[in-house]
Amino acid sequence: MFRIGQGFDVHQLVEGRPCIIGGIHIPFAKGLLGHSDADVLLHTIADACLGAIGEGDIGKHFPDTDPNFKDADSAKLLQHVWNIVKQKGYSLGNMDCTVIAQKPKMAPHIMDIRENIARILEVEVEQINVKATTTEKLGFTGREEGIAAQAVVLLQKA
Ligand SMILES: Nc1ccn([C@@H]2O[C@H](COP(=O)(O)O)[C@@H](O)[C@H]2O)c(=O)n1
Ligand SMILES: C[C@@]1(CO)OP(=O)(O)OP(=O)(O)OC[C@H]1O
Repeated sequence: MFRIGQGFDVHQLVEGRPCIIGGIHIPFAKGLLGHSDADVLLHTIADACLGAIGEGDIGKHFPDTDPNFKDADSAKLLQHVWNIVKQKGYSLGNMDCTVIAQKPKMAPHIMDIRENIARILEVEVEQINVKATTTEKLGFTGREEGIAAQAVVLLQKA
């Protein structure tokens, strides 16, 4: 049995915050703002996984009103989500993600990000694809006001 899920998330880019995408600290003058570490890519993947198993979204599991999740490490949030996926008997087929950012340049970090996601989910790096695109300077991403990310995951039950 197969289940598909998709995720989409946006975080604002501000000065004075670290830029953490896919669990990797990316050197950049601005960083992502959020209640947690604001890792837009790991949030998107968590949402896609929750969507695939019909378990709502990360706001339901980790409310941004809960002080326990203030400055939370999103890798830990994704690990928690992945445990729910595994408890339901699913494993990963593959996932495909897109980071939508005018800057920073993601290409030098893509392999580190793929390896980190594979480590969190305990899967092979070949099951994880991460892409990046600008929006050609258009819109909030183009103005470097924020970064968006999308993910599609395919889960399978043996
Ligand atoms: N933040 C980004 C955005 C894009 N890339 C890479 O550049 C290629 C071209 O981007 P376009 O938006 O002009 O299509 C894209 O395919 C990525 O490989 C990037 O590394 N970081
Ligand atoms: C992760 C949580 C919880 O700390 O906070 P944020 O970092 O603000 O992220 P968001 O994608 O807005 O929603 C999920 C939140 O509940």
